[in-house]
Amino acid sequence: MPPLNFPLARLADEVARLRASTPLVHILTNEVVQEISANVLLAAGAAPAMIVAEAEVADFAAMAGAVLINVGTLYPARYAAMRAAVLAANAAGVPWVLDPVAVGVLAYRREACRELLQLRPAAIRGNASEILTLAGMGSGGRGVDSTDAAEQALPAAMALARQTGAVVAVTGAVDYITDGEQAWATPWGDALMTRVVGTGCALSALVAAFCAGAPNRLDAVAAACAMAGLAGEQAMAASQGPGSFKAAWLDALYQLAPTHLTGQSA
Ligand SMILES: Nc1ncnc2c1ncn2[C@@H]1O[C@H](COP(=O)(O)OP(=O)(O)OP(=O)(O)O)[C@@H](O)[C@H]1O
Ligand SMILES: Cc1ncsc1CCO
Ligand SMILES: [Mg+2]
Repeated sequence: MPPLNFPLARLADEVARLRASTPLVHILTNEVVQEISANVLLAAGAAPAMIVAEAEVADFAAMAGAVLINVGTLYPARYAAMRAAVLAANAAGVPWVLDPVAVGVLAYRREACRELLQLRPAAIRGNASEILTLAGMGSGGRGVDSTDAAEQALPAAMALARQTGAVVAVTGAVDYITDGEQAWATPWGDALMTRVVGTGCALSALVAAFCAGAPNRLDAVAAACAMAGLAGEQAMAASQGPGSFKAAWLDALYQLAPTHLTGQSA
């Protein structure tokens, strides 16, 4: 049986939880998407902070609600800081999320991601080529983009979840979210999202935000994917192209209300 769509009533509960807790999210991400990642979290109802110095990351990771590690523009000093942040997060019981940008394309980040996987991420969010690579079932992608469809990567996502204990989200036209046993689908979104840099990276930041204090991590990660996709559809209707889409996406994330969701059908 194909995965069921994530119920909007559960999304409403998760959005209400996020807005009530406004989690502090420690973001170590690539240089390209810093601004959109911070704005997506602020619009959705979380509190982002980009603390990157190796001397500071351990202290900050321990006081955050969740940590995001995104290897999009990885280099040795950044990687050292990421490892320190992850070790501190684990010691403090803070969940951390991996975004394995372009892991199928370059050996340096592939080795880094292999090491990071040993440090037990709470969640992994990637496009299909990235998830296939991490699961050892392919090595593809073109730069930061996927050359595979998310449907094809669902078995890989399930295997990766079982191997690592992480909840895995593989995104594309439909997103799939799995803990290795169960899976949700979030079919919302628009292809225009692939023409704005950082929609996936910002979604990973949102995954981290929902993972903070989550009573159910599978639902938390699915809620992030559903929220990004639903807001993306609403933004598409209100925009003329990538530039106005970005502003409309932030507006739609901000306006997405639990009460609207429960009135909608899945
Ligand atoms: N064809 C599509 N139709 C609808 N939504 C899409 C489509 N492709 C991607 N999306 C949505 O776009 C967002 C980003 O997913 P994508 O898989 O493109 O991430 P990514 O490749 O890691 O992006 P980036 O690295 O540029 O940040 C998700 O919300 C996803 O659901
Ligand atoms: C374009 C780009 N290059 C490295 S990271 C990144 C952001 C999208 O993943
Ligand atoms: Mg990506």
